[in-house]
Amino acid sequence: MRNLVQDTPSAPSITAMPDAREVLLETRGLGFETNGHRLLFDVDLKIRRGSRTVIMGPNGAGKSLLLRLMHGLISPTHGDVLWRGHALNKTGRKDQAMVFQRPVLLRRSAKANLKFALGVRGEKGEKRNGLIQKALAAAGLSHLANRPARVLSGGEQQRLATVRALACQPDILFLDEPTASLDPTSTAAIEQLILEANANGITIVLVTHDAGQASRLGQELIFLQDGEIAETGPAQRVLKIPRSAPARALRDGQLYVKN
Ligand SMILES: Nc1ncnc2c1ncn2[C@@H]1O[C@H](COP(=O)(O)OP(=O)(O)OP(=O)(O)O)[C@@H](O)[C@H]1O
Repeated sequence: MRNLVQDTPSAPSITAMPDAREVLLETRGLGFETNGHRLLFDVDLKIRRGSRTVIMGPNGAGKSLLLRLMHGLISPTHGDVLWRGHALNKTGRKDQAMVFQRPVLLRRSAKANLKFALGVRGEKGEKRNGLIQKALAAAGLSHLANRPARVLSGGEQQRLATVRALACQPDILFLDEPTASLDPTSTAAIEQLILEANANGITIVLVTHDAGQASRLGQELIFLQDGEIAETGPAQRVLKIPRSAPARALRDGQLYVKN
């Protein structure tokens, strides 16, 4: 691990919550290389059950890549992703869900998108119908249940994608800039869904460029720069009093130039 600023410098890895709760996900020496280029280096972190972790950093820092590696969408070229202490596999991935910046929705109605996702989880009949109604209501989309998902507005689509992910009752929800193109009202609605999900025990890992959102949602913050963790710590501290030069540069709206 290089140039890492931590609140607890002696710790071998960051801990999303400083208590004894179960470590849901751990990365050890995680890295990714392609065509001779190393894009992610030596990422060691622990995400504890019930925590909310925010990942920040400039464009191209490797935030989405890290999220996709943690979710098993791509395989690391270096190191490991452990889920509940074991190598992440297909079974472990069923307990995880991810919401992307551009929602990936089926060419079906809003309701049918939920029906399909719940069907994959093995939900059927009345129970499934109940869960669909609940999810539509949570997203404020009950009146648009039969509208094709792909003609919904950006904010409506993102709310649908979020409740669809949550309807599957994942243990962890990864969100990659879920409100990047949304207005303040839609952003607030998504943040509310995230906080409610977390209050119900779902662990949150979120990538954002929005310091306000990081402050509202984050407990722990990971700051990435050039594929490396530059700094980790409690979100409020890292946002207000960053210790690493890259995080300071971002706070001050300056371009970070490596010496
Ligand atoms: N599967 C891949 N194969 C090759 N290169 C990749 C892959 N995934 C990411 N990259 C490259 O890795 C770098 C980091 O990409 P990533 O999308 O993780 O950045 P980011 O921090 O999320 O940036 P942004 O804030 O712009 O979304 C980029 O240069 C990108 O082109």
